Amino acid sequence: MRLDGEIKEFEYEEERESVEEMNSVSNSINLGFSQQVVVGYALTTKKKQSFLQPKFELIARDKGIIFVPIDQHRPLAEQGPFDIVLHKLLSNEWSQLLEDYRLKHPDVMVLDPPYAIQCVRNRQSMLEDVAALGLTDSYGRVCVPKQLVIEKDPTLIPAEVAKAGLKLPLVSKPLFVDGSAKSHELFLAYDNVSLSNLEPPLILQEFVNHGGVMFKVYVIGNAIKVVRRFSLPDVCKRELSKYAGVFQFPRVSCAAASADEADLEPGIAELPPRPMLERLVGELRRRMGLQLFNIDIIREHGKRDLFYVIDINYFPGYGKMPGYEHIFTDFLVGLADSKNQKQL
Ligand SMILES: O=P(O)(O)O[C@@H]1[C@@H](OP(=O)(O)O)[C@H](OP(=O)(O)O)[C@H](O)[C@H](OP(=O)(O)O)[C@H]1OP(=O)(O)O
Ligand SMILES: Nc1ncnc2c1ncn2[C@@H]1O[C@H](COP(=O)(O)OP(=O)(O)O)[C@@H](O)[C@H]1O
Ligand SMILES: [Mg+2]
Ligand SMILES: [Mg+2]
Repeated sequence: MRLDGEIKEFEYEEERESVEEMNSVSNSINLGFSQQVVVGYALTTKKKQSFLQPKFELIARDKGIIFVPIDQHRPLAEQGPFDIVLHKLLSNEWSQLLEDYRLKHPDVMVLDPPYAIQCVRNRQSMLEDVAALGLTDSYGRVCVPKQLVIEKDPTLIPAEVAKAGLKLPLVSKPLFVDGSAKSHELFLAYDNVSLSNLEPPLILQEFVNHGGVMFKVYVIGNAIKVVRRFSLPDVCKRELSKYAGVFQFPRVSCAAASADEADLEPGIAELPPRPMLERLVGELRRRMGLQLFNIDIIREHGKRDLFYVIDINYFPGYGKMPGYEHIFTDFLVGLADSKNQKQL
């Protein structure tokens, strides 16, 4: 099967990237650069490895950007000085330190502000802006699955599910996202009674059949890049009546294998319409105050225009986003330029 429009778009982007790469190297040789931008980073070792790849550092350096590690155990004001701070360390102490620093140093761009990130550390609040937005236009409709928060007593879950009218199967997700493996332990529940085996605090979300493919919409400021990933297969009525219990499932969507090259049914694989995504992302950036995030979106199987946002992640795995090195570099250059303009 050929997904003509989309595959061409990907090929075109790849071609353009290699040309840009050569241009950027020759620019640095011929022209040099006019400004130096110091980007402090506070990232876990794993994140540093996946994000600060040598190719990215080189491309950024060609544009005058240097990356400097932040020592989280030393006062931030004694380090740098930084133009921009990138961070993803999830302890509350760090968030507080960084928030204090941000308020005292308004000239430093902290990406993103710790207070704004709080909203995506809770799986209920992360989807509130999407629900409030209620995006419907000629390109499609974007909803969130029906869901319920269980704070404490697991024995009450079956009754609460019945009261809320949630339909099986349900996905159970830990309420809080703290970067731990446990916060990504998800379960699929086939019956009501077994739900009391789950461990609150959690959210229960209606499972939406989506043909086993999901879309990761990566956002870096104004830039949007969509990739396909494999996801959970559909659950049919027969399967639902045959099985009971809660089953943990693996982290299918963050597997390195992308579904972009797979031979998929067009109705399942077609990317969400670009104008709809641009509107969604624009609104979410404004409402959440975030520049660095991705959105997990699924299309209800058989409904071309009906989409669900199921997850939003702060500073996701950009290393897996094709072409992130140039896109992120351009983003940092743009931030530095806007800072310089303000200072003029
Ligand atoms: O490690 P990676 O590259 O798989 O990135 C993870 C993301 O994968 P993705 O880019 O969406 O495929 C991942 O996205 P998902 O939640 O799996 O959709 C998270 O953002 C994860 O961060 P955290 O554990 O929630 O703090 C991200 O983990 P960190 O790299 O931030 O530790
Ligand atoms: N409501 C849902 N309907 C169908 N599949 C879902 C739903 N919620 C999650 N999934 C599947 O589970 C995966 C992980 O869920 P997600 O909410 O993205 O958690 P995580 O933060 O661990 O990635 C998704 O990528 C998707 O494959
Ligand atoms: Mg996810
Ligand atoms: Mg997530």
